[in-house]
Amino acid sequence: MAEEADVVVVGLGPGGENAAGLLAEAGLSVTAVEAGLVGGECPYYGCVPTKMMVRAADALGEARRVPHFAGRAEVTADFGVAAKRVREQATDDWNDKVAADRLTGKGVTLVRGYGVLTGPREVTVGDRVIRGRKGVLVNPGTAPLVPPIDGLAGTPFWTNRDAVKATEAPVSLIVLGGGAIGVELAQVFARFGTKVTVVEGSERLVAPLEPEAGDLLRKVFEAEGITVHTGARASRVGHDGAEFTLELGGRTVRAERLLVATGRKTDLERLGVAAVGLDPKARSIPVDGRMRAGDGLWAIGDATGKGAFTHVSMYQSAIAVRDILGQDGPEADYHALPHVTFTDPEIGGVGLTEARAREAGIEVRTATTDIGASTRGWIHEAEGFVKLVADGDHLVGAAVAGPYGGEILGFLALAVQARVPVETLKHMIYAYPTFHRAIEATVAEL
Ligand SMILES: Cc1cc2nc3c(=O)[nH]c(=O)nc-3n(C[C@H](O)[C@H](O)[C@H](O)COP(=O)(O)OP(=O)(O)OC[C@H]3O[C@@H](n4cnc5c(N)ncnc54)[C@H](O)[C@@H]3O)c2cc1C
Ligand SMILES: NC(=O)c1ccc[n+]([C@@H]2O[C@H](COP(=O)([O-])OP(=O)(O)OC[C@H]3O[C@@H](n4cnc5c(N)ncnc54)[C@H](O)[C@@H]3O)[C@@H](O)[C@H]2O)c1
Repeated sequence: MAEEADVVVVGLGPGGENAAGLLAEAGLSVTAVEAGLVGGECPYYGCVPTKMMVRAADALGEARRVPHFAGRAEVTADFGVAAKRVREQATDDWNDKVAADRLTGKGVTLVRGYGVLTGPREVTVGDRVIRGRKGVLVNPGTAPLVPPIDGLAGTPFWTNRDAVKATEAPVSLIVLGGGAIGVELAQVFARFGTKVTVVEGSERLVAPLEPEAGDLLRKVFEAEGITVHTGARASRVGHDGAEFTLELGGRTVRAERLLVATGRKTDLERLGVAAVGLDPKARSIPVDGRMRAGDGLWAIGDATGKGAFTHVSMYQSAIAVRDILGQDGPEADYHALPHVTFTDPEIGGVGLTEARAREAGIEVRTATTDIGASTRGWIHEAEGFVKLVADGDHLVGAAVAGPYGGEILGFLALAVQARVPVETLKHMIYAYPTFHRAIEATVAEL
């Protein structure tokens, strides 16, 4: 006999967990299915533990600036301190009891196991069949994508899930992939004393961002002793029980550990999307502005391909919940999607990059200024930039790199979101001497 609920939520990433709770609090009966940990990648293997590691690495970076600015400081890095915080404070030793109890406390029925779509409004978990009277909301997220490099499979390489469980910093580390995960963790381990080599296939680190960001990160990384190979493809990986070797054209790179950070994948075939008429070979689940993926089917999070960020998962979650509850509200709009890469300097971006805007046929004007040329930037001897991308009288994109770059981005995200006229940005008052005053100079440049 099939069980019934108003809504079945499959996958409890940040958005799924949020939606299940909100729907139950609104009075619906909700069954939530989770194969791993309630909360998904972000709290246990993603954003939260990695940002805790970044916090620790930033403290080391700042302490090492003392001789230049303020005298003498002796710094002895101990990765165990950061690892203990990750284990005890961030992840509860990778135990989701608190999150699960919070969810069931809201009235959600939690089913542990892997949910498969077996028909319209129907999910099967092992031998349990659960039907959603209103429908099914899927939030299956992503898993690390491991490239088919000769010799890699079967070696004890790390993904992000292993890196956040590390109890000590390795002596040496190859980071394969210079995207968001790769650059954040490369700098973390390097600041704890690991000899890090980043191998990135594209011509720049963080390639989808403004090219100025990748160039800056390379310069900063090399100054910190990180070796960066871009435009580099590994042809073979080996492991002799103690050390990894990575063949790069004619060169061999060696290290104690190898972190694979080459992107993410969604397994739609295993999720059973064919049973609801969707393409199991697709890379993402197509959704409309209300997160509908079919009749009685909603999809949210990384799997929708709109941006693999927790804030996207949460934003979409709120929209799906409104739609399921029959409430009005604006449809999803990603024109001012912000993102921050938590390196030092922090790199934030919102909306379109110059290249993306030009690809879209927009005749943009751009301006870039050096954050070090602002008074506060000069005081801090900061490296970074502000770049603005304008279409006519308003901004369609912006990027900022520098100390607290992600916080400065908030200002620019609002400007892009609300299509604030450039004239308004030009004639407002910017507090002196802040980093965000560099925006005023960049607006003037425009
Ligand atoms: C190292 C790292 C650092 C990151 N840092 C940031 C950051 O700083 N800021 C940011 O915004 N984003 C960051 N992200 C991205 C962020 O983690 C994801 O965008 C976020 O977790 C949202 O994902 P999601 O909601 O799609 O689901 P996920 O978090 O991927 O969770 C999906 C859940 O569904 C479960 N599941 C999947 N299929 C099924 C099924 N069929 N049945 C039952 N359960 C299932 C999985 O077990 C998992 O728990 C980071 C990611 C990584 C890997
Ligand atoms: N601060 C944040 O918001 C944050 C931090 C980490 C992750 N994330 C999210 O998680 C997603 C996944 O992160 P990611 O770093 O794994 O993916 P990514 O797509 O950001 O970067 C992967 C990189 O690996 C490179 N690559 C792929 N195959 C390669 C190969 N064989 N050899 C060399 N390089 C190769 C790609 O060119 C790319 O630059 C991100 O896109 C982002 O949405 C966000």
